[in-house]
Amino acid sequence: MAIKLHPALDNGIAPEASDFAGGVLVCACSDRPVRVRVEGQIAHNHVCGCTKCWKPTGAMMSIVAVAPTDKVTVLENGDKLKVVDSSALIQRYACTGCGVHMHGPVERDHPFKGLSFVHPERFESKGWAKPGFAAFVSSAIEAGVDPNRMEEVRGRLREIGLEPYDTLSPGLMDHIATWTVQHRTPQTTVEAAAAVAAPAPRPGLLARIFRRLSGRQRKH
Ligand SMILES: N[C@@H](CCC(=O)N[C@@H](CS)C(=O)NCC(=O)O)C(=O)O
Ligand SMILES: [Zn+2]
Ligand SMILES: [Zn+2]
Repeated sequence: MAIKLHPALDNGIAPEASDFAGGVLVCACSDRPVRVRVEGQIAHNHVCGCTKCWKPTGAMMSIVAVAPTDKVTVLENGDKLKVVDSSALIQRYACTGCGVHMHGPVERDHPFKGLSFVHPERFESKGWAKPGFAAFVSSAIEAGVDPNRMEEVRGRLREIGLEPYDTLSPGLMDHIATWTVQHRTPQTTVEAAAAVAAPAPRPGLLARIFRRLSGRQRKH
């Protein structure tokens, strides 16, 4: 029997609807559920194996995507939300009643600033964009998966069309690295240029020149 990853992956991934214009995310509380509106289709939907992303009970992987933060609005029962870890890049607002992470804005200076992470499986309606890859797959070990099962896990992810990576996808990692280069302080750039223009002398080179010079002096 195929390894179980997540209920929304194991029996076929629901198709995307071209007219999906967003929807309302609902937590798992039967009493006063938290409701969060997301305007427009989600982007960069993917599977995540990390320990920080919310997963339904028993799931090995999380499904997580982004939406512009200004398109995400808490509609009801926002008083139940609390940030899980305020030191993290993603400020994950979880429902204190059921534990579901409802939205996770990135507010720090970062290539993802202005985006909020959401779990599309919590949408009331179907039609959200399918996940496109699997991120932080090796981190599933930290969440308790037997390291000996990782090849099986990666094999199953590939089988359902989700290329496994141990960070984000190459496209997103390139995006982060490009942002990092563009946001280096001028001093760092100057220092880097100076280091390229004048490479450090080979170890021992100065000592050899000094010995040669002092040898010449002794001859005269
Ligand atoms: N190995 C770590 C990886 C955690 C991690 O870096 N998660 C990624 C993917 S969600 C991230 O971007 N985290 C930023 C954050 O948690 O704020 C774990 O599983 O806890
Ligand atoms: Zn709840
Ligand atoms: Zn994650």
